[in-house]
Amino acid sequence: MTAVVEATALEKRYGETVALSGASLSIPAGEVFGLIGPNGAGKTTLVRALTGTTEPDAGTATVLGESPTAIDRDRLGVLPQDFSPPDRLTARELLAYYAGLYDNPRDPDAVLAAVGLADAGDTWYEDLSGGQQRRVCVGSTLVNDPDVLFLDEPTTGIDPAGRRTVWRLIEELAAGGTTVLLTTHNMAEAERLADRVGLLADGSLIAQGTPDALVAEYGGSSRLEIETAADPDTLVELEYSVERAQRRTHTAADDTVSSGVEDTLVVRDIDPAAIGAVVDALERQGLEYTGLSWTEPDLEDVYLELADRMERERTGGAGESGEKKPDDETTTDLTQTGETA
Ligand SMILES: Nc1ncnc2c1ncn2[C@@H]1O[C@H](COP(=O)(O)OP(=O)(O)OP(=O)(O)O)[C@@H](O)[C@H]1O
Repeated sequence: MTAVVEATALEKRYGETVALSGASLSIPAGEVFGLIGPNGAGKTTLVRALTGTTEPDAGTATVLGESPTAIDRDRLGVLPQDFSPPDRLTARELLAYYAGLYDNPRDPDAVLAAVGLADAGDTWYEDLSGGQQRRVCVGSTLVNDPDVLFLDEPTTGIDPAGRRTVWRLIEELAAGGTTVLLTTHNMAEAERLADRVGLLADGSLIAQGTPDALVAEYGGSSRLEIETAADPDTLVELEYSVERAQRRTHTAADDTVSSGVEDTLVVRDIDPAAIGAVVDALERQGLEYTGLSWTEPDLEDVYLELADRMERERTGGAGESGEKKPDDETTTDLTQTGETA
């Protein structure tokens, strides 16, 4: 199938900083491709190279078979990470302003409804909440009914309900044939929306595949987390290996990792049917615990595993395999991991 978005061996430096180092990807028509990776990995630079707002030093980028600077803008929708629209416009005026830039735009009110802001048309943009503003910005990329959509962190700052509105919108667009490249730090978002995911690290894509394939290859085993300060050796009677790990806690409302770590023991590769035996063992030993949670590996485990491998390659030593992911699928933010990876 012909690629709609294609990057081949893209290189980009800013002075001494290498932003892209041989980034390659190929996105066929109608696919949603999720680009994930640590802060500074080069995601925005790759999006900018693909949308013609930065010139790569080497390599080639094409969209719909054309150079990004030559493509008919009517066919593209681009949401930059730091989009700041003109001041002193209402939400409806703002969408009408962008609609006015195209020959056959969509009705601004229909776009407002699509992003879940049908009632906010008369509100000044500056009076909208941050998440509502971001939804208007997402809407502004849709006024020309684009064939290809680039969304750089589309749901950052949007509350869980609004995020789901945007997710459903992206799903509908994809079902209608729109090709989408989105960047995100939210692994649940990537897992839900993306047909394929690419992990960008140090300017190149180190893994690409369907979420299922990536989880099967890099996700590891299922895991029972026991919130307890107890020593792993006290559970030696179990036939499983038990290790200490640290579990990040975080604030659900704003997607950020927030409040340090809790002591956690992890039992790997355990069938849910065997959890009762673990509970019995804890109680026999008189060990206090505040919670138990069983999880199957997911995209977040893939991210953490690959980030850990990168760290080990870089340092030639131990990575951060003790890091454990947060347990709320709606609030996965890997910024901290990214900065240390
Ligand atoms: N205009 C610029 N001038 C100088 N350095 C830049 C510029 N744009 C990006 N960089 C650097 O290039 C690297 C990649 O940045 P980029 O914004 O592409 O990463 P990212 O993966 O999008 O990060 P984040 O997840 O934080 O948004 C970083 O080290 C960044 O500091």
